[in-house]
Amino acid sequence: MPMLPDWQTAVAKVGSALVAPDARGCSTRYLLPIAQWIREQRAQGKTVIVVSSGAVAAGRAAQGRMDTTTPLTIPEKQALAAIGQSLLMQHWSRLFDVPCAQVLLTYDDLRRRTRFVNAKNTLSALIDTGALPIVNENDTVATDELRVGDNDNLAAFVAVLAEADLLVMCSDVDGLYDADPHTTPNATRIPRVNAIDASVHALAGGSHHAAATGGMRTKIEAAEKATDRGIPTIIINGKKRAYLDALRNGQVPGTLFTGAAPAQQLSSRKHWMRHALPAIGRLFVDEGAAHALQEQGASLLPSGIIDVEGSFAPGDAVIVARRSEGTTQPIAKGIVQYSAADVRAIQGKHSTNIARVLSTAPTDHIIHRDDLVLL
Ligand SMILES: Nc1ncnc2c1ncn2[C@@H]1O[C@H](COP(=O)(O)OP(=O)(O)O)[C@@H](O)[C@H]1O
Ligand SMILES: N[C@@H](CCC(=O)OP(=O)(O)O)C(=O)O
Repeated sequence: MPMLPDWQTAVAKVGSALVAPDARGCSTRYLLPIAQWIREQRAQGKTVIVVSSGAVAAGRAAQGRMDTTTPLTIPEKQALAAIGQSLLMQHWSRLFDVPCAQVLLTYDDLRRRTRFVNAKNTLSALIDTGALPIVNENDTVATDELRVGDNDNLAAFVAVLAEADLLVMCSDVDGLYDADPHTTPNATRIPRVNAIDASVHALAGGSHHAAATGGMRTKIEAAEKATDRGIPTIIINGKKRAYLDALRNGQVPGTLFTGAAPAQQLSSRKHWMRHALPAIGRLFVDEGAAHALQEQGASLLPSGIIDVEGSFAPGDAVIVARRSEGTTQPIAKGIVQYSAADVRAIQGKHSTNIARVLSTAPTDHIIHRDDLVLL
């Protein structure tokens, strides 16, 4: 069994499968032992932030909307989340003697740098008061453009916000398997993952649970976000007390995703650029430009651009994709200095021609290397 890395601040994500195991509203069945573990960690001077799902499940139970086979419309889901969120908070509050503080976030709070920093400061001030932060997505206002969409990814963002050194995802499964154990009974658990690549993403499937959102797929995305910042991530079965006992003994009973080594970790800004900032266009580049970005850490110049997709303004983020012999491959994400129309006018041209074509040339590059993160 892998050893649990030393930690001081952990984000513990608790999925709907544990909060509402029978899709019938909040239950203490699995939360009591988890709360006990959190109390012990706090007593040892550690900080724990909870990211809890279950608002929709709690709202369903309160409204008698138990038929999980009929899909809810988005406004119905938002209304049930509004009803269920207060029940969810009451439920958690009963398990602790310290105040439980409700923190509701949307994607907008994460993608806008100023709001991100504001959320970070609030969380830090909250922790200083000794309260237990219980975070959920603000489902009531979250339309598609505003939502993270699942609490696994939200938990990873919160771990980055809080500068945590551990992300614990408590689910109803023993960890990452080489196939979904609910459909492949002889699947094998993978105790440790040192690098999350396409082959790891390919193992993960969706959820079989009516109240859950992402299944294993979003857990791997979350682990990638957290480990990119050097935050080790574990998936454990929160239904099994023995798993919490193993954690107490410094062991990881599920799957440990090791945090990237310091040299591979993304800076806070580059992490935000890669994982939170939405890309609203694409720049297609030739082999030479792709090589310069990937191997030489160069800025992107107009001469290497062969095509432009989308409508963006200076300051927006775009994906840079290599195009060669009919195939395209995303290689980087970056913040552009010129609008889409201007890039179209100067693509393929030497930087010295920018001023002649556009009558102005604020920079000789389209994306500066400091504003570029490799994918
Ligand atoms: N490769 C895999 N390994 C483990 N579980 C998987 C895998 N692929 C899909 N799953 C499913 O993911 C589920 C856990 O995710 P989910 O139901 O969303 O729970 P939670 O509410 O804890 O987020 C498991 O119960 C399992 O059915
Ligand atoms: N925000 C939603 C939960 C979304 C979610 O990701 O659920 P889960 O897959 O159980 O972690 C709610 O509180 O119902």
